[in-house]
Amino acid sequence: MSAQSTPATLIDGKAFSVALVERVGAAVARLESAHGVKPGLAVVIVGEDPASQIYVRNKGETTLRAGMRSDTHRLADTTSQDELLALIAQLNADTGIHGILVQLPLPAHIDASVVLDAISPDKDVDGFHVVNAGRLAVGLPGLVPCTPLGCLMLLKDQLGDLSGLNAVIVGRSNIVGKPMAQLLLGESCTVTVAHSRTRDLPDVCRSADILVAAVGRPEMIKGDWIKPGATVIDVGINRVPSADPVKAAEGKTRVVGDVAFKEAVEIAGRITPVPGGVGPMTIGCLLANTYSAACRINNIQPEPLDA
Ligand SMILES: NC(=O)C1=CN([C@@H]2O[C@H](COP(=O)(O)OP(=O)(O)OC[C@H]3O[C@@H](n4cnc5c(N)ncnc54)[C@H](OP(=O)(O)O)[C@@H]3O)[C@@H](O)[C@H]2O)C=CC1
Ligand SMILES: Nc1nc(=O)c2c([nH]1)NC[C@@H]1CN(c3ccc(C(=O)N[C@@H](CCC(=O)O)C(=O)O)cc3)C=[N+]21
Repeated sequence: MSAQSTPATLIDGKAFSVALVERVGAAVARLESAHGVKPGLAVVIVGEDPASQIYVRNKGETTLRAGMRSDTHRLADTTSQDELLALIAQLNADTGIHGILVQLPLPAHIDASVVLDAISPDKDVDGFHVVNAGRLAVGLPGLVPCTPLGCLMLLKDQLGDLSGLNAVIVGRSNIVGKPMAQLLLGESCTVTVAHSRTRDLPDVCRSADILVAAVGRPEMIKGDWIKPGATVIDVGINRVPSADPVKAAEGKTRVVGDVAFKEAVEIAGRITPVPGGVGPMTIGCLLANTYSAACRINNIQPEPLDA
């Protein structure tokens, strides 16, 4: 397969997210002045996973930047499931809190599905509750998972109408792959969901006009798996040793995606970088979801947040 003459256009998720957070901030200011409602987001983190701590701190800072209330609940990794459920019950009842996010993964002694389904569906800004998953599946309005929602925003901004395009999603998790498939089906794409049992994955990927990689395997998707000119969305966030052997020996790491970026950028038409692509969009969409949850809970029509 021959490379394109020009490298792919980089899709700047970071810049898109900054603008989205500004629009959310402006809508939040108007919600507060017109209706006296200040959206509040509660983030719950159990245990000390360093990567999770970084995301949680970023979320808190960005939430404040958008003019919202931000509460972070840090619980020890010995916290029991009942103690966590008691905190969720308290947050469900708190009228100043409109969004609840329980950071994943949870320690092994806690059943994540029980915890996620204990969150009020109206405050489920992650969109992980079965009620919101069901609403998405049947095309009813509800809260949509942030990462796939952010990917869809980037795709529509880049490509406009997506109808009739072949979309291949690698990964079938409940938090990324499956809701991404539902959203793209909703845009009238022809959707294929690939996973670890898929046969001839490179060939399946080569059929994609839109390729979404959500696998969790560093740089697994190679340049020659990509149809020339395709749009590639790399969801992967993988921490690997630094490229510099001296720094690597000191334990320094870097973040790479699920796509072999250097090869892919020569073949794809457009591609999201890692970092600076999908990751920042997840946080932007979390704030957008918290704003819309605050409106919905108070029976107020939300302002559109589109670009
Ligand atoms: N940017 C962001 O905001 C976010 C990024 N992420 C990142 O996205 C990635 C995926 O996350 P998540 O969906 O939670 O991951 P999961 O581990 O839950 O799911 C991974 C999926 O990839 C599939 N898979 C694994 N290995 C292969 C393989 N060799 N070939 C084909 N398919 C394979 C699995 O298949 P099977 O089902 O058959 O096991 C599974 O469906 C991770 O890197 C994660 O860090 C996640 C959330 C947010
Ligand atoms: N309940 C729950 N909801 C989540 O949405 C959730 C979760 N649990 N657990 C972990 C994953 C991962 N995730 C990311 C969010 C932002 C970036 C992000 O901002 N990334 C930046 C910085 C990356 C870096 O340098 O570390 C970037 O890609 O540019 C990444 C990953 C949300 N997740």
